[in-house]
Amino acid sequence: MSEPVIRFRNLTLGYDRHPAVHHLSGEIRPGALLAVVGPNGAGKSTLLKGLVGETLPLQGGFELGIPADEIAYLPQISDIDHSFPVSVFDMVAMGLWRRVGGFGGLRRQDIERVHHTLAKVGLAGFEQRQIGKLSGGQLQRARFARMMLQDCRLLLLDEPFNAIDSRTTDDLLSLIANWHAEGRTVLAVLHDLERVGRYFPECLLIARELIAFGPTAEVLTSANLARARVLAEQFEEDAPVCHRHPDETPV
Ligand SMILES: Nc1ncnc2c1ncn2[C@@H]1O[C@H](COP(=O)(O)OP(=O)(O)OP(=O)(O)O)[C@@H](O)[C@H]1O
Repeated sequence: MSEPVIRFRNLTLGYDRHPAVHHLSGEIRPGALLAVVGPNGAGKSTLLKGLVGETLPLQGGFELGIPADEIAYLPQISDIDHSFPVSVFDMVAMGLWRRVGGFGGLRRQDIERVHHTLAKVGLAGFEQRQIGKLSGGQLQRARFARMMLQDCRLLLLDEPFNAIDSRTTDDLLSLIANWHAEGRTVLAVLHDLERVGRYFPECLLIARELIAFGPTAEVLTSANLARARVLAEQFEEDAPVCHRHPDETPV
């Protein structure tokens, strides 16, 4: 059995000492295509932020089975200011940064790769367009193209289809399927459970704490969803850190 990509060990994440994700334990295997679902405020975005070090554990932690620079993270599109003046080509080419370096020039084959990737996401001809002048769907295509060039083994996507038209969503879903076929590990925060059931074989259901983790059909049962809803109604924004033994909530 290969080494897990992520091993959560009683992980509690939060803000100003108020936990948003409680006592998460479990392992994500390499090559998993996993949807992270749960009610509003369940801690889904916080979990992804924790994995990239934007939020530090209040308790417990996690171990990565891959180098930290093998993680590509796509925050919610609304969390990012896309008004700065940069062309689609330059923004997407930033995906090569890990290999080219901050000040390295692009070689001819790098430039060709950027063009090729833009064509793959349906943005051929948009190279010189300022990113602030793209539609929401076009911008998300460009962000996916940058991620393709990052060429990482673990991909974290936070609500990638939020406010995205259905044609773009279908195209982005096939890019995700390609990543999965290439053996990469994909974690995506999603709200549309019908889509999760159709495209994501595994699912992590949280409502601040773990509700269920495993094959999607076994996770998205009406009993589990009802439990998540009940817990969501009880969310306390200023709850103190609780103390629970790490072994109490194994996945
Ligand atoms: N920067 C922050 N500072 C303080 N509290 C925060 C911050 N970001 C999130 N929270 C709180 O942490 C909890 C979990 O938020 P999070 O955004 O992770 O949930 P979510 O499951 O992604 O929700 P949604 O589906 O609504 O996007 C919420 O109570 C939220 O108010």
